[in-house]
Amino acid sequence: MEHEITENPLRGVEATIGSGHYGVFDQGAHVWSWQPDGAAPVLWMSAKSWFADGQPIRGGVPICFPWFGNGRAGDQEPGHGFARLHTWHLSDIKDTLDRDGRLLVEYTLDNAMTGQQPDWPYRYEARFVAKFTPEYLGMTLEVTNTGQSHVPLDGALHTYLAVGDVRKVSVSGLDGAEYYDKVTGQTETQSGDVTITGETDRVYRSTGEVVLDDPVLGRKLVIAKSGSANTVIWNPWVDKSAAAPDFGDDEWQGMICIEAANALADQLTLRPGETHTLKQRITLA
Ligand SMILES: O=P(O)(O)OC[C@H]1O[C@@H](O)[C@H](O)[C@@H](O)[C@@H]1O
Repeated sequence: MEHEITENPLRGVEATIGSGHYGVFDQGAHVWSWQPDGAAPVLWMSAKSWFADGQPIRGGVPICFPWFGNGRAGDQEPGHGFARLHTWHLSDIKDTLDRDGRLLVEYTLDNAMTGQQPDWPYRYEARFVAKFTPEYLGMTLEVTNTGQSHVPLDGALHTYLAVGDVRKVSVSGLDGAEYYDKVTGQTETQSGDVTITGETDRVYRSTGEVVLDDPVLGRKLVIAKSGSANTVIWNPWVDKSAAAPDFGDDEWQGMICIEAANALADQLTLRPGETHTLKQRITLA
């Protein structure tokens, strides 16, 4: 049992472990598969995703960096930052699949690789580590300001999770949290568990873990994080998915995004030499 470098549909690292599977693409350092042996896929991927240079991948875990959405002021392009559209450098692989079913894949990105970025003209080094294990998927994004000026930083690990039926799931851990509702433009306070009954696009102020309860697949996922002021919950529902060319019309029923983010008013500022570390860990309970 050993990892492989695969090219189809994009270059990346893959491993098969019994009936399970791990996968990450070099483009965007994009984790797209975590399926422990004996379990159903945990990450959701759209059957309609583009797999092409410069196009975002729909599903898995897009890394939104160095901004979330269109940034704090809403005017930065491309949406969710440029890092997901670039090929990252595959800098390390630690393969202990035979011993303990673990695979660690490290990628790096910096300003020399991403070139002139008018909306973010800073010097940086980013390092992303995906740790695939039979028990959990761990993801760490470290960003260092290698220049002399202060650097504004937001972004997200934009995790798409596979669910049996999004209308039946609940997300606990956000009771009492304030959120900005991107659908209505209002700020609200969560009461009880989050359930999905229509288009949902919310930026919660929350640093804690959440639990996704999926009665249809009969499983719970614990989603823990650190270095993140916001949890984003997103489901496009009927009209948004029908309007998106890289989203199957009915695919919204089988997914929910639970993202570890720093966004909007919770944008960070990195001093020269400072590093910020954003982590998310998904555990099958
Ligand atoms: O289609 P994209 O750019 O991948 O973004 C998907 C969604 O990502 C979510 O994180 C945002 O809150 C939504 O507003 C957005 O629609």
